[in-house]
Amino acid sequence: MATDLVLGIDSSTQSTKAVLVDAATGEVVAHASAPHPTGTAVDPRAWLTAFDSATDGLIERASAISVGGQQHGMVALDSAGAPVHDALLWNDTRSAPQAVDLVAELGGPQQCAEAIGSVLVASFTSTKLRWLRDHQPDAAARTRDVLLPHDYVSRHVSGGDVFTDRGDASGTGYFSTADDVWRPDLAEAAIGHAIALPRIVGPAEIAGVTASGLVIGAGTGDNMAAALALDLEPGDVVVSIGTSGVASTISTTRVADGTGSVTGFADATGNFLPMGTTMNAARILDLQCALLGVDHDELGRLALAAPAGANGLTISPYYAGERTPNRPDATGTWAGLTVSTSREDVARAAFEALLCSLADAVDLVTSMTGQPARRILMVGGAAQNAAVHALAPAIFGAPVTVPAPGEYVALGAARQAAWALSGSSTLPAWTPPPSETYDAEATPDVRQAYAALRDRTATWH
Ligand SMILES: Nc1ncnc2c1ncn2[C@@H]1O[C@H](COP(=O)(O)OP(=O)(O)O)[C@@H](O)[C@H]1O
Ligand SMILES: O=C(CO)[C@@H](O)[C@H](O)COP(=O)(O)O
Repeated sequence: MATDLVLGIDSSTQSTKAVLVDAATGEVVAHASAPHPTGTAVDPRAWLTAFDSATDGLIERASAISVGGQQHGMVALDSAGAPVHDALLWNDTRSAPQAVDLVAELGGPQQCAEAIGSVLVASFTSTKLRWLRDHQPDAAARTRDVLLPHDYVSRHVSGGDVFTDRGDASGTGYFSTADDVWRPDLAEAAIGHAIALPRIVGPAEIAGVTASGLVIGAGTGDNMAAALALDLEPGDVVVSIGTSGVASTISTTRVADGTGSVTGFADATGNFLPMGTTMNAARILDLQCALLGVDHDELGRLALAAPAGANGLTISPYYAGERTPNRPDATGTWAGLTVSTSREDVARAAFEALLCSLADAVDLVTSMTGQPARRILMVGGAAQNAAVHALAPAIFGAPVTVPAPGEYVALGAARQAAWALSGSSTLPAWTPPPSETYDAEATPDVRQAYAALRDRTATWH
């Protein structure tokens, strides 16, 4: 008898990815993707067009679907369900002053972390709502529902029902990770009037069934979905290199880091997902490719032809502002250029900057949980680069395991859909993806040079 197929979606910063998966085994039988507009403020209806394009020919074959999506983005809708403003994404820093105001109103960073699990920075939805109130009061006044990107796509699938899950809700700034409930008072304080919030659906619950019989799972944030796909064990750290750079780990206890370095999100099961997130990751390499006029493979070849330390060239890669550390107005800095600096050095310095910033994030997360990394798994678009494989273990000072190329956010969403479809209390047992582990001699000098530039530039912004 043919088994059910389930569809997993990753509505990420740069594109929508769809994977059609055998619900019993986790085997991917088909996949597709469609690009998103660039920019940090985007008409969210473009994500629905991308969804329709990526799922065309796949959704008809699925028995269930779940949507994973970029975290935090503000989708503010009027009473007719139309956006009142472009969605402000997680990497839009215009609401940095509002983040400072909201943290102060909550009584300071530690009180903020106690209330919502994290210290607010410009990425969080509530800061964007406050920005809307302050800068677009008419649009704010017309706002009735506020959704996250994944909720907005799920609403499209369901035909109008609005629901979310605890994982993505924990990135809004108005969800209590201690009590697992919305804090509507905080949402109201942010935008200035009461708003409707999506129903929170349990991890394995069926959120809805479409007229054609398609079962819809809760969906979740992209990082929570990736964690579902990777069968993490305590002490495993996932490093994701997409538009954002993320180090995350599963914790059975709640995290409330008053320093703001680690965000204490909920995960998509019943646990927690402490995370260190950078705003500059794969695009550090994209920029270097554009500057050197090469593709990613050639950039990797050039980088591996230069020595560790790139002959003294060091980059502080905060091109789009930064969040870890919290420097929303930062720009990038190159230091150590000489008349002998080569194309190889320029390529090498980009990989080293990317990996040093991620190594900082890994250290922050492991020091917060008190659990050294048992394994470091690496996923995301840039995790497939040969130079990342060669240089990550040297810069992290630990082996790095790279699962076979795949869309792990979409796969995690598919696993959630299969879970909802199964009616079981446990996630379906899927065969873990094959993976390759890379090791190298540590290069602590590279991290020291990076840290020196990072700390030196901290006072410039
Ligand atoms: N082989 C590669 N080497 C380096 N970067 C890559 C490679 N393949 C893709 N990328 C980059 O990865 C990014 C896309 O990764 P992805 O995880 O899909 O991002 P997101 O989830 O944020 O949309 C793009 O910036 C792309 O240029
Ligand atoms: O803001 C965060 C996490 O807090 C980002 O990780 C977003 O969730 C976007 O993810 P990518 O599109 O870079 O995968």
